[in-house]
Amino acid sequence: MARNSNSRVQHTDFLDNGRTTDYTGPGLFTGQATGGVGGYLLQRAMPHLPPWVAAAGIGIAGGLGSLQWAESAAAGVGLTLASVGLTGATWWMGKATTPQRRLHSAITVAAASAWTTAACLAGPTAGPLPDLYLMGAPAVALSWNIRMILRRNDAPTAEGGDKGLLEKVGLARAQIGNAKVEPNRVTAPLAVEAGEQTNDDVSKALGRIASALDLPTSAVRYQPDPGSSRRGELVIVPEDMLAEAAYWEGPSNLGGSIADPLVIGRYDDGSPMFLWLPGDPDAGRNGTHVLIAGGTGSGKGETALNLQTEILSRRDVLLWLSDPKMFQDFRPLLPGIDWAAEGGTATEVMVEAIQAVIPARTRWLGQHNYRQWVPAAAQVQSDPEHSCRTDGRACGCPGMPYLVAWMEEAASTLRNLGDDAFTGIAQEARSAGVSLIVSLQRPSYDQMSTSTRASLPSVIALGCDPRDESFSLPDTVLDAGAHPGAWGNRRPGYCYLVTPGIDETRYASPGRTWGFGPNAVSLMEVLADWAQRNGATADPITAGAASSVAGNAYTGRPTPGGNPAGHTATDEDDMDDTGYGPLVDPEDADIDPEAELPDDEPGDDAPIFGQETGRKPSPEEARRLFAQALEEFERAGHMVVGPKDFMDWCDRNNLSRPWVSARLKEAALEGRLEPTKTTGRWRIVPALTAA
Ligand SMILES: Nc1ncnc2c1ncn2[C@@H]1O[C@H](COP(=O)(O)OP(=O)(O)OP(=O)(O)O)[C@@H](O)[C@H]1O
Repeated sequence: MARNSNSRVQHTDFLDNGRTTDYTGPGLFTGQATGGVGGYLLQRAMPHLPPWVAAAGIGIAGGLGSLQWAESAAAGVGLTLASVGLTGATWWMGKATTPQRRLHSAITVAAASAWTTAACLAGPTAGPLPDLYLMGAPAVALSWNIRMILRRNDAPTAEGGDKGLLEKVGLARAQIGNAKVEPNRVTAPLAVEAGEQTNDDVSKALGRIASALDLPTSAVRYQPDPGSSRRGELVIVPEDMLAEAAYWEGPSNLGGSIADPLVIGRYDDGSPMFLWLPGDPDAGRNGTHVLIAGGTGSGKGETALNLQTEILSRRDVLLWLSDPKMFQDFRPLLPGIDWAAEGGTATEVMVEAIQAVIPARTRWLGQHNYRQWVPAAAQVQSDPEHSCRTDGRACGCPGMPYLVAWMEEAASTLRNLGDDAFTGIAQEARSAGVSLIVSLQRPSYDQMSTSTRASLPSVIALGCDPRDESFSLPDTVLDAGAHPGAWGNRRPGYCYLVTPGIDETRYASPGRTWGFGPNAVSLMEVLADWAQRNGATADPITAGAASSVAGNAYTGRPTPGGNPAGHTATDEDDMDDTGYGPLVDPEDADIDPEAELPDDEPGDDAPIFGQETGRKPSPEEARRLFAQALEEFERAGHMVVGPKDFMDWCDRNNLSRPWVSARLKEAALEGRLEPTKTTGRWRIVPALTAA
């Protein structure tokens, strides 16, 4: 809109929630120098002159017409037809406008054309024509002036305003009901024309509505009525209340249960963003798994901190975390985490352990008469209703905390695991009191298959590439106006939350997680310390099942003052202890682990480096060394192995990769190893720890 400071008036927009905004009318004199009182008055009068000019024009037309057609019968017919035609056309063309404007226009045209016809035929001064002109023309011109003044000074009626807006966005025939106006939110029932348009048409028009109102796309949403294909509610939130970051000030419910809602931020109306992980049989809500999806820089790391700090602040939950990024974001929280696995192999072990604990936990819950995990399951079992004894007395078994298994940057883990395996784990986990949380660096179908995506019912959808929106959010939520692609990484922490327990009308409402500024580190350390001292410890069933698979790799949460990291690491120190090196040395990153070693015939190898004996071990000796190697791996908690883990060992002992592959298969037949879901990877069956 061109700005003309001289013709600025103020008006109140119904959708502006009472805010007064500047309106700049179309200035006929834009750029023209008009000084003094005369200039000012002329300027104010100009918009009202056109009806008067038209009235004068009609008088002149009547006079000139009489010179040409006075007393002509043919002209009489022609002029009458033209007059009726013009009036009819005015009425017809006024269909789209308000009824008053239509009537006013038609009366004006009818009166003007009738007088002109009469003046042309009889002369403008004949009979009552001059009086009619002198009284009628100013009256009609004035009526238009009054109309214009009223339009400018009055706030547009809701109906008029809505109609104009709806017309602009292609929903001219839609009916809009009484709008409910709350602070920073207008909610209006809307119904599109029966048989002509559907709720889809409204969804498609949301961008245009936002544009017509000069608002961001995410400010306009539509919630279709589930019982109708043409009715719903239009929600407009004019001001972005999330623009100013708000920072984490500590957990929302320290010492509460994991069954209480976790608060991960706030919605754009200031209300808290709740997320429930366990199901609630009373509320008819299932437990859930969560996908945290967002592009680089969208605020995934801090969203994870929001969720992890909430989890760690609850008394009856264990957190297992796997992170390939050396716990870059989560280090202050490590002391409170029950099992933290860093890197590929440690994650493989954790995934194997999760698969083992799920059936064990489900069995325990069943034996104690729980259909799903509830907070009472985490207490000592003193209720005879939940006893595993057959004599009807309370069993006193230790309680089983809820378990959250978190896979950070999980794309490759999920790929290795395969769709069927992941879908199976996800399905069974819910009845075992286990929630999986998966975060993805790039939320897209090339990172995660459709069926794996479908196994994660909840999503925290942060800003992403517009092409990836349909990966993050269900179509219904996108249709309702959610648009994470509009944020990209320009709005860190902005997110949509789709999860059971939240009113579906909220799904398309943006929220923002709390920011974790530098001050948050010390607060997180205090929280981790609290969790270490007061948080749940693993129950014998979960710990037993995990150790039976992971051996030493699962130690449970470190005790206060004990190993501060308490995690399965593949860092240099651990490598030195084991003597087997890391999963992949940085300088070996390019080596294809599947490639053949130089030679595989015992006795033929020339030592490459560090070869003490310079000779090939005898077959018995080699087998003994191999068994020792497996034991060392187990001792170090390196519970999933494959030929590539033996490369250095092969070098040192003058043995080849195919020889190792053959021994691995042999060990699997002997029961020392178990195949995993990944080809060429074997899980060590713990022999050192009691299963
Ligand atoms: N809710 C929030 N409020 C304010 N600032 C935030 C919020 N979330 C994240 N940020 C800021 O945005 C930036 C990016 O956040 P973060 O590192 O969490 O993104 P990311 O998605 O994990 O990025 P990457 O994938 O590159 O690690 C950081 O500077 C962070 O402090």
